[in-house]
Amino acid sequence: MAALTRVSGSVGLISLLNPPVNALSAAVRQGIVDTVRRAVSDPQVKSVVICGQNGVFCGGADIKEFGGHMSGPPLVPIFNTIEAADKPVVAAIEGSALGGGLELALACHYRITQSKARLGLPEVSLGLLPAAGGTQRLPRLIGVPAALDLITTGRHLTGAEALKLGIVDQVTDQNTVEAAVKFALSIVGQSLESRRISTLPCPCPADIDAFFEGVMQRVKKSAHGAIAPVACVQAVQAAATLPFTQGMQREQELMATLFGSGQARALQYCFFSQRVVSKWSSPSGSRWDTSKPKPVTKVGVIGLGTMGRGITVALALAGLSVVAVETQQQQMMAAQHAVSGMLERTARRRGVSLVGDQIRYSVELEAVADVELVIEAVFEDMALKEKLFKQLSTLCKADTLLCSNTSSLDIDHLASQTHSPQLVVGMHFFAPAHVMKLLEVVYGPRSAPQAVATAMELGKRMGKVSVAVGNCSGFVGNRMLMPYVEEASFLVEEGASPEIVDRALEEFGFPMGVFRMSDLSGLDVGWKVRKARGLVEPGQMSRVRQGRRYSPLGDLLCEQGRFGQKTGRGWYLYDSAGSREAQPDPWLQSFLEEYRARQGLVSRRIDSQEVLERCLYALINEGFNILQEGIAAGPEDIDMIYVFGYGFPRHRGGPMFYASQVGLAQVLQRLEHYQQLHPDIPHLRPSSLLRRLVSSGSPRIQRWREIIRMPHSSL
Ligand SMILES: CCCCCCC/C=C/C(=O)SCCNC(=O)CCNC(=O)[C@H](O)C(C)(C)COP(=O)(O)OP(=O)(O)OC[C@H]1O[C@@H](n2cnc3c(N)ncnc32)[C@H](O)[C@@H]1OP(=O)(O)O
Repeated sequence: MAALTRVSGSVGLISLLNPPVNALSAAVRQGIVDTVRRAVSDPQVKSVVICGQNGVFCGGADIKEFGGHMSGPPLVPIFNTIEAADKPVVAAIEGSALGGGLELALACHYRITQSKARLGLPEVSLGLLPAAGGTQRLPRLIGVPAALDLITTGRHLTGAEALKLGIVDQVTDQNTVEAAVKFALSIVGQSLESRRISTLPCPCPADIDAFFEGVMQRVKKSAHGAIAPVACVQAVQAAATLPFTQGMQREQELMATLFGSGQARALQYCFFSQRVVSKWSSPSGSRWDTSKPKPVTKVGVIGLGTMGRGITVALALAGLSVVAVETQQQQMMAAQHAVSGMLERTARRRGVSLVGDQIRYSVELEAVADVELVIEAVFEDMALKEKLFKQLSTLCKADTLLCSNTSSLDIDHLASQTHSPQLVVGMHFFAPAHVMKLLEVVYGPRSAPQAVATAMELGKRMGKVSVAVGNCSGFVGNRMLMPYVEEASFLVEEGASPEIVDRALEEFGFPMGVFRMSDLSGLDVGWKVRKARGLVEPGQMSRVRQGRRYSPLGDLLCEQGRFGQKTGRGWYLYDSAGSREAQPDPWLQSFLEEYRARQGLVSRRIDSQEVLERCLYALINEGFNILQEGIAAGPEDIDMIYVFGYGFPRHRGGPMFYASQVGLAQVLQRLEHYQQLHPDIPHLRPSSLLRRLVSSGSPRIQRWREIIRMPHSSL
C-alpha cells in the first residue's frame, strides 16, 4: 500500500498505492508509517520524495472507512513525524492532492506540483474539517484569509493557482516525480527549520476579533444551517490565536463533534450518491457499463429564450461546437448579444479561456442538418414541439439524437412524431442552465441505450450531475414538487401566511421557501401548467377540482396580474418590478382573510413542525411512488435531483435520505395522521412502497433498491 525504493543513489521514493485515488486507507497509513521509518533510518537515504502511483498523489482519507470502525494508525502523528524528520521530504503532486492528501503534502518540507493538478481541502463538503493539521498548517503557510476561503468552501485549486498562493514551491509541466527527485537531491544538507510549517507564526489580519466576527456572520448566512463551515472558521481562529499544539487540540475537538453528526453522514451519502447516479440503469435492462455513448462534437440548440441561451453557453464552455437557432431575426440578435456576455462572465469567473467561433447563429432550422445532437428549447407548447420534432426528423442526419428540454411534456409522444423514436430523449436543464448542476435525462420505453448514454455523457462534459429517469408527467423533480407546492397553498388557506411557511423551510435549510421561490420563477409558470391540465376556472373559488382538493389561491393572484418579482407583487410585495427584496404584503393579508371568510375556513395557528411535515412528507411520499413505478432507479437518483436542482439542503442528504434519518415508520405515521385530517388530499395517502419498507423493518437506504425489486403482492 506504500512502497519505498531508492532512486538516484540517495533519494528514498515513497509511492502510495491504493487505486484509483490512493485514498489514505488503514493499509496506506500503515504503509506510510513503515516506509517513512525505514527511509529516515537508512543512512544511504539523504532526502525523501513522496508521490502517488498511477498519476494521482492522494485523494485524502478513505471516505469508505468513515462509516465503520476506524482502525490503523491515525494521520496526525504520521504527519507530525514526517514534518519532524531531519531529512528533507518533498511531496511530488500529480493528479490530485485533496483533503488528507494535501495535509500530507503540507507536512512535507517542500511541495512540487504538476500545473494541472487539483489541490484543495474539500472536507467541508463531507461535513468535516481538515483534521489532520490542515486547519492549523494552511493558515500558517498562506495567511488566515486565503486559508479560510479554501477551508470553508472546499474549492479546488490548480497547481498554478496553488503556486500563486504560496501553497507549493514549484510547478512543472514535465515529469513531476523526476522534478521532485532532482529537487530533493539539490537540497540535501540545507536547514529545515523554516520548512516546518507548524513552527511558523500565523500571519493574521490586524483586528483579528472583528475579522473573525465578520467572517463568522458571512459563513453562517451562506451555510443555511450546515455546521461544518462554522467549525472550519472556529478551527482557523484557533490557528490564528493559539500555539500549534493547542490549535491541533481544538481541531480534534471540533472534528469529533462533526464526525458523529447526521450532517456528515448526509454529506458523505451525497458524495457516494453523486457517483451512484452516474452508473445508471433503466427498467428495460440498459445500463451505463454496456451502453457506449456516441461521440458528439457539434450540437444544435433550437429556441434561444432563457433556457436555450444557458444551454448554448454550457455547451460552448464544454468545448462543443454549437449551432444556435432562433427563427426571429431580432430575437436571435438579442440572444447572440446575451450569450456573448454570459460566456465572457462565466469564463472569467471560472478562469478558463474561450475558444472563438464556437457558436454559429442562424434563423434557419436547416442549419442543424449536420449536427450529431439537437437540443430543443422552444416554448412549453406540445403542438409547437410536435411540429418541430417532425421537421427535425426529416432534415437531420438519420442518426442524429433529438433531445427536448421540456420540463414536463411527454417524451414518448414527441418521439412518436419522428422516424426514429429510439433516438429521442429528454434533456431537462434547470435555470440558469449554464450554472445549475442538474440534468434530468429522460428516457422513454423506446429510447436506445446509446441515446441515454450519449445524453448522460454530454451532461458530464458540461460538468452536470446527470440523472437518468423514466418518462412521466413532470419527470422526477417537478412531479415531486407539485404536492410540496400544493401543501404550502393548503397551509395558507388553513391559516398560515407565506412568511410562516417560507421561514420554516428556510430554517430547515432551503435557500428560499416555496413562496419566495414561486415569486422568483414567476407565478404565471405554474398557472400555465394548471391551465393546460384543465384545472383553472377563471374567477372561480371552488376548492375541489377533478375530484380532489384544489387551492385556487395562485390562480386568483395571477388573475390580479400578480406574477411575482417581475411584476413587483406576488405572494410578497417588492419595491419595484424586478426587485428581489420580499416584504410581507398587507394587501395579501386582507385578501387571505376575505378568501378564508368566503370559503368558511376558520384560520388556525400553524407551526413550523406542521409546515415541514406536510410539505416535506408530501414530497417524500411522491418520491416513494416514483421509486415504486421505476421512474427513478433508486433513492440516490431522487436525492441528487433535489440537492442539485431544487435547493434541498445538501447537509440533509436529499428528501429520501432525510426520510430515512427521520425514520420511515415516523414518516408513515405522520402521513397517516394528516391523511385522516385531510382525506381529500390524495398525495397525503401513504405510498405502498413506504408501507412495504416499514413492514420490512425500515432497512438502510442502501438496501431500498433490493426491496423495490423484490416481487410483492399489491394487495
Ligand atoms: C477521524 C478520522 C478521520 C481523520 C480524517 C482527517 C482529515 C481528512 C479528511 C479527508 O481527507 S476526507 C476526504 C477528502 N477528499 C475528498 O473529498 C476527495 C474526494 N474525491 C474526489 O473529489 C474525486 O474522487 C477525485 C479525487 C478528484 C477524482 O475524481 P475522478 O472524477 O477522477 O474520480 P471519481 O469518480 O470521483 O472517483 C473514483 C472512485 O474513487 C472513489 N473515491 C474518490 N475519492 C475517495 C476517497 N477519498 N475515499 C474513498 N473513495 C474515494 C470514488 O468513490 C470512486 O469510486 P467508484 O464510484 O468508482 O466506486
